[in-house]
Order: sequence, then C-alpha cells, then structure tokens
Amino acid sequence: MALPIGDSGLAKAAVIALPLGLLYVFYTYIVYPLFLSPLRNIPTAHWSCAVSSIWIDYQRRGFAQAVELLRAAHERHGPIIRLSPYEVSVSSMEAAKKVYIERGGYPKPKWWAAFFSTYGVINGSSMIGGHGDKMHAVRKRDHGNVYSKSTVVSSDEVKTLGKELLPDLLAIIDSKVAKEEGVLDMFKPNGAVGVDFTSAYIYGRPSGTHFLRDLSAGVHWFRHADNWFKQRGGPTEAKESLKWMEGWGLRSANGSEKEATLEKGLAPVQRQLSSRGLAGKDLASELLDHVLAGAEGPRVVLTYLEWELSRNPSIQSRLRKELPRDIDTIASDIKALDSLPMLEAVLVETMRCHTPFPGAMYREAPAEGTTLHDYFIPGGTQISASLGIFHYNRDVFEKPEEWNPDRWLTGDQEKLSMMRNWFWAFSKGSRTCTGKDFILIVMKMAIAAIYSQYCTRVVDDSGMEPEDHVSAAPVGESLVLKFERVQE
Ligand code: HEM
Repeated sequence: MALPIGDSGLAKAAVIALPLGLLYVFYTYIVYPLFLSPLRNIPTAHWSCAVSSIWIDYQRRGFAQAVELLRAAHERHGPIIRLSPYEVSVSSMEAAKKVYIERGGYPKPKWWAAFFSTYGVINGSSMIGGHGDKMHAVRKRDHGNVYSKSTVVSSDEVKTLGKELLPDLLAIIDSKVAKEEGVLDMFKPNGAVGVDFTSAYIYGRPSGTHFLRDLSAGVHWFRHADNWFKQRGGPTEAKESLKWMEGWGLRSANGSEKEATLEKGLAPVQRQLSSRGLAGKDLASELLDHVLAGAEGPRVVLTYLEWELSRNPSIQSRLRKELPRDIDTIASDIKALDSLPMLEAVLVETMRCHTPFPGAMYREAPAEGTTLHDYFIPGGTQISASLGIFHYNRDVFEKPEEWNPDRWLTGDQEKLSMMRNWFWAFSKGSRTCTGKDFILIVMKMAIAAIYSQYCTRVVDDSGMEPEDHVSAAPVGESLVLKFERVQE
C-alpha cells in the first residue's frame, strides 16, 4: 500500500527504528543474559530464568514464597541458583555470611523502603524499611538498648506488663474451663498476647491495645493489620486499612505523649526515640512499623508451640516440671525464666520447624559487585536466602521435619553451635530483628504462664498447615484445645 505523501519521513524513521528496537530487545533479553551476563553460568531454577523473571514472578504470585520449590532447586543445583536474569538465591552459610553479616551485610532493595511507607514517609531510614545505608545505621543507634536482652530482662516495665497481662490471658482460659469444658480456640488470644505486650512497650499501657480484655476488638484490629501486611482483599482494601492503622498509630503516639505530661513518663520505646529527636510523622511511622512487625510473629509461633505441646504430652510434662508455679515469679524473675532449658528448647525448635517468616530475605549486591561461590555477581543483582531452607538442612538438623526439642538439649557442643549457626528465624547481621530479645521473653512468659497452670490437648487442629505467604501462619487461623487445670 502506498504511504500518504508527507508521512514518508516518518515511514523512513520507522524503517530504521523498528529493526534497531528489535535488535535492542534481542540483545538485552536474549544475547546479554544468555552469552554475556556474568550470571550466565549459574544454574537456573527453571530453564526460563536465564532470560526472564516470568517463572519466579508466577511462583511468587499473591506473596507466595515458593520455599519448597527453591529448596528442591538448590538440592538439584547446589548453593547458588539463578531465579531471573537479575536475581539469585543462595542456600549456603558461606554465602549467607557474606550477604547478611560481614561488614554489615548488603543493603535491602529500594522497593522495600517504599513498601513500608506509612504516613507518607518513605522509610529510607526506618528500622524495618531502611535501605541499609548510613541513614539506617543512624536510626539503629537512635534505638539505643531499648530492645536489648540486658534491658528487657531487667526492665521494670516488662515485669509490670507481665504482672498485668498474664492474669488477663489466664482469665480467658479460666472462663472457658468454668463454662465450656475448657475448650478454647487459641489463635486470637495468641495474637492478643503479642500485640498487647508490644504496643504497651512502645506506647505505654494506657495507649496500647487491650485485646486480652476484649478479644473482639482484636478481631477488628487484626483485620486491618492483615489487610495491609498480608495484602488481603486487594490493593484498595490494603490502602484503606493502612489509613485506619495510621489513625490508630497516631492516636497511640499522641496518647503516650499525653500520659507523659501527666508525669507518668513516656513508654520505653517512644521515650528512647523522642530523646533522640524523632518527632511527628517520622516518629509515628517508626513506631507503627514496630507494632506491625511484631503483631504477626508471636501469634504464629505461640499457636504452633501450643499445638506441638498438645500433641506431645511427655514433653509438655517435662516442660511443666521446670516452670515456676506462680505467675508473679514468672513475671518478676525474667532472668531465671530466660535460663530454663526446656522452655528455650521448645521455643527455638518451634521457630525452626514452623519458621514464621520462612521466605526470601531480600538484599542487593553492592555497586562494585561481589563474588559468591566463585561467580561474579554484578552490583544491583537481587540476592536472597530463604530462612525455611536453612532450617530444613539435613546435614545440620537430623530429620528436620520432626519437631524435636531434645535436639537443642544435646551435650555435643560442636553440634549445638552448628545448629545455632543455622538458626535464622530472626535473620542475622545488621538487619536482624530489632524486637527479638523482647518478644522471646514475652513468648516465654506466655507459655510459662499457660503450662504452669494447665495441661492441653488437641480438640480440632484442622487447617494447621502453613500458608504459603510472607507469614507461614496456619491456613485455618485456628487451633482448638482443651484445657485442664494442673492437679497440685
Ligand atoms: C516471633 C516474632 C518475630 C519474628 C519471627 C521476627 C522476624 C523478623 C525477621 C526475620 C526480620 C528480618 C528481615 C530481614 O532480614 O529482611 C525482622 C526484622 C525486624 N523486626 Fe522482627 N520478628 C518478630 C517480632 C518482632 C517484634 C515484636 C518487633 C518490634 C517490637 C520486631 C521488629 C522488627 C524490626 C524493626 C525489624 C527490622 C530490622 C532492620 O531491618 O534493621 N519484630 N523480624
């Protein structure tokens, strides 16, 4: 067909541009990744990963983590595999040390900071969202020792929280024992434990949540937290729920300030960050990140731990033997609680076997590039290890699929130190979980309080298989147990 006069210049340009464009696409998406990229010799998880991210994007649809698929791919191909032309996964401790630990580890990808944006603050510096540069390091210093183990075990605030909240938790169980033959679904109370303790430590008890007193208020709160964190119900709901959470977070931070003017003093975390000059949206955003980061883990861990104890009565009674009988002692002598070997073993084994966040912990190769397992990895390449893969390494954990707390009670120090090396439930290095020592104590308090007073067995554990998501919570979000008072 003849081209209209006047369009001939355009046509000529198109005749030149089209093949050039095609050449560019051919070079970028075929020639470079297959024949020139430094990553070209790394084995691929799927043949298409050499030229496209379609396979891994598909496996990760809806925030799935594909840990099983990646584990199988590592078993087939070794400790480093390509997931796309610009992304690799590693499964060895040698690579993990380099990526996460040595010299502060590699930075998080920039999209991470944008995802954790609250109050319109792009969290380039915040603990959870920060990219991993100097800004993040300064923010980390601003936290001081507020979450450190030495602070938490000797904190009067944590002791007071234990004395107030553990009786609330036991009251929920007591009321079921009195009225409904002791049958209770523990998923919601477990969520309430995590968020009541965490929000009180952050904002102060009056401004934190009180879900152990009113579980139905917790249902509403967690619906919004899940809509945002787990992106339930689609992007519109996630946006609305984030707005709702921001409103709640601001009210809590302001409430905490008001308490302080009544000379009751600010709560530990808000006090620490305010003293370093954080204020307004920056402060509200940092604090809300902590609550959201801390809301999910404990309900997953406590639910799986109660499930395992309910299925293993002999371990349950061995645990009970070492627990103080009295709630006041559990809450006030935190150092003693923290040194109980069986309590430590059941908790760590649960977090190994039912890793709450088992998927990829994303990082980026530094600008100058790096070398992993003798392959050069160019700067900007996305690198990750999946925590669930570490925890099921057969060379480290015998029969990894078995929940066996005794593996942590071995006298073989070499074995123990190797297992500790491979225990990554809180990640490691400069980006390790900020709240880990705090929440470990909280979970120990809750388990000690329950099992010093009650025996449990399973009534209904349908739906305990883990969701394939950022959080591996039981798909049924429910665990029905029968509670019986321990006979004196
Ligand atoms: C069982 C409970 C918890 C688990 C399993 C858990 C797990 C994790 C993991 C795996 C990371 C590292 C992510 C990465 O390397 O990319 C992390 C980071 C973080 N967690 Fe936790 N967490 C828990 C509870 C908490 C609590 C209670 C808080 C706050 C009070 C908290 C605050 C944070 C923060 C602020 C970060 C970001 C640290 C940084 O990037 O520098 N977490 N957590």
